[in-house]
Order: sequence, then C-alpha cells, then structure tokens
Amino acid sequence: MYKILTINPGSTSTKVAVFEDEKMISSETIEHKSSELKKHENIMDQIGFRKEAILKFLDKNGLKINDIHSIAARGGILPPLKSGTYLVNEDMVHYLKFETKTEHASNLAAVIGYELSDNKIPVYVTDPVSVDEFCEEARISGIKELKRKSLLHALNMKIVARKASEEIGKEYNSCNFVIAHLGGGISVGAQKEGKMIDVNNANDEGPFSPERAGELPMGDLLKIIFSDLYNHKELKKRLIGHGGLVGYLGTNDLREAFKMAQKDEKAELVIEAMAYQIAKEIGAMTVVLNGEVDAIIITGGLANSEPFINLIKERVSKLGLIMVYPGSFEMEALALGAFRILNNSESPLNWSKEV
Ligand SMILES: Nc1ncnc2c1ncn2[C@@H]1O[C@H](COP(=O)(O)OP(=O)(O)OP(=O)(O)O)[C@@H](O)[C@H]1O
Ligand SMILES: CCCC(=O)O
Repeated sequence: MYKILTINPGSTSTKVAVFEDEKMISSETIEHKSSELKKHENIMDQIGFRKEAILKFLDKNGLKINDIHSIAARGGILPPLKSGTYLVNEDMVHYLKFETKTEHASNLAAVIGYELSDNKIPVYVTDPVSVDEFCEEARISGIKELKRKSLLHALNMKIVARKASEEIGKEYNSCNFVIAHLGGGISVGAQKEGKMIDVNNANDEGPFSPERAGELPMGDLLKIIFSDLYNHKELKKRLIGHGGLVGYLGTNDLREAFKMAQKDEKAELVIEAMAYQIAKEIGAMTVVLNGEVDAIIITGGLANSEPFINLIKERVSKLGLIMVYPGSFEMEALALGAFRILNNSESPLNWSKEV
C-alpha cells in the first residue's frame, strides 16, 4: 500500500490530502490568513508558512513525512509540455523559483514538495496548466508576431475524460471529447484520441467566466489600453480577476448571481450570456473534431448548478451525448498520476526546460 501526499496551493489556501493507493484517507483545505499572505510580496516567500501548515496537517493525522512514499504536487507555470506525470528535479524547482514568467500559487507545489522530500522520496507533478498538445493550425493566431498558447485546466479535464471513457466503455486514447471546465476560469477544449488539440486560453480567450473577461472586442480594447484609464497591472487585474461575473454583478459566486437574477433582469441576462458564450465555444470545439464526438463533458464548480447547465444544454444537446461531472477532481488526479508511476503502469516523464 502506497501513501501519497498531494499538495495543491491556491491563492488563499493550500489543499492537502493523503491517499492510500487510489483512496483518499484524509484531506484538508488549509486557509491562510490574508494578514499572513500580505506579509510576503512574492509567491515564493510563502514557502515557509505553507510548508509548516502541511507538516501540521500530517501531524494531526498521526503521520510523519517518513511514512509517505511519494508526493504528488500541482504543476506550476512551466514552459509548454506534453500531458503526463513528471518527476520533479532540481532544474524544475529552479525554474519555478527563479525563471517562470507568471506568479501563480501553483508554482509553490513542486518546490515545497521537493523540500519536504529531502531527496528521499519521489515528487511528481501531473498535467500542469501549460500542457500543450495543439495541432499546428491551432497555433496560428492571425498575426505572425503572436502565437496562440495552450493554457488550460488540464489536470481536471484529463481526469474527467478518463472517467467518461470508462463510463462509456471505450479506450481513453480512442475517444474524442469536447471538455468544458467551468470554474473561476473557463477552459473549453477539443480532445482528440487523448490529445487536447485545441482549447481556449483560459486567461485570455473564450467565454467570460465568474472572474475573467475572456475574448474581447479588439479595437475597443486597444482604445482602453492607450487611454489613461488603467496602467498595465490594473488592466490585467480588470481582465483576469475582476472581469466576467465580478465585473458585471460584483460577485464571482454563481449562486449569488442567480439570487440577484430573481429581482434583476440585468443579472439574468449576464448569466444567460455566460451560458451562451460557453455553448458557442463548445460548438466551435465540436467542429474542431469534425463533429465526431463521443461526448461533451462538463465539469468544474459551475457544473453544480442544474439551472446553469440546462441553459447550456438547451443549445448544445443536439451535438452529442452530454456528461456532467460537477466540481473538481484535482486531488484525485494528482494522487492517481503518482500512483500510476508507483505501481509501474506508467513511466515518469523526465523534465527539462526544453521538453
Ligand atoms: N452548488 C453550486 N451551485 C452554483 N454554483 C456553484 C456551486 N458550487 C460552486 N459554484 C460556483 O463555481 C465557481 C467556482 O468554481 P471552482 O470551485 O471550480 O473554481 P476555482 O477552483 O476557484 O477556479 P478554477 O476552476 O478556475 O481553478 C463559482 O462561481 C461558484 O459560485
Ligand atoms: C489558467 C488555467 C488554470 C487557472 O485558472 O489557474
């Protein structure tokens, strides 16, 4: 029996869990006080207190790091790489600490895992957000200076695709799926025979989401950029964090938005528009797969809302079988990624900056 510690840091919390083989035996979402977070200007300055909190969690559960056989950490913002489970090495830790271009709490996971392992147990990351399996046409943006980039909720999208393939009784690598992860951010991708050949970049393309603006009218956006309205940092925050539902309704919580919609037609319209844009993206990804789709999979926090899912279904149900997996399965996905290596059903991928 293998004991696997999974580590998934978010902006305000660190999710941790211990699995015995494939079974979760304990888990906790450790909330970090904003007073603690504010003390540290850079993400990497948070290593110390987050590591302490993980050790406390183990202690509360009667475990020591020596009882753990492997650590499964959320992959950070690495350069584009293929899907799979990577062994964390010194180079990856160095990249995440000093070289990655984007500050993101997930960058902490492999670094903390590596420090906790003290080089005695293997640390793995599975399906980071920069998984890139694009077909060549998908990389072309429209101007040669800019390439489209693959940035997606790969970890959750890949595990629900595995669940769906089991449910329909077909080999994972022979299925074609359109997969919509609907969380704080939204990724809608076309997965052809196991590979995500196209997806909206979850930070700056596709539907608007609870917190992000999604794709915008380009000419008018340019006018905003060259006005005095925002500096670079402020505009980025407006688009990713204060866009979407937050921008229109002042909340990132769909449940709140539905409550507002009972009295406010504008709120109702905004919810309908978010469903409309998601349905439109699902249609586009269906076409990427030439209409040959085994299922349209819907997952993420928004998939908990039946009325919202119904708004999407109204538009896309003619396109294929719809399978809904509410919530997120990231902890399970991390543990299973490590477990497939420990039980020798898969080999770990070696990471270097150039993979
Ligand atoms: N039962 C529910 N009914 C309606 N909406 C819900 C429900 N549960 C969660 N949500 C909504 O789901 C969204 C958050 O989804 P999720 O928890 O997947 O996001 P996240 O993990 O913060 O971000 P991301 O998925 O982008 O990493 C919020 O808008 C929240 O209000
Ligand atoms: C960019 C995809 C993952 C995230 O939203 O953090």
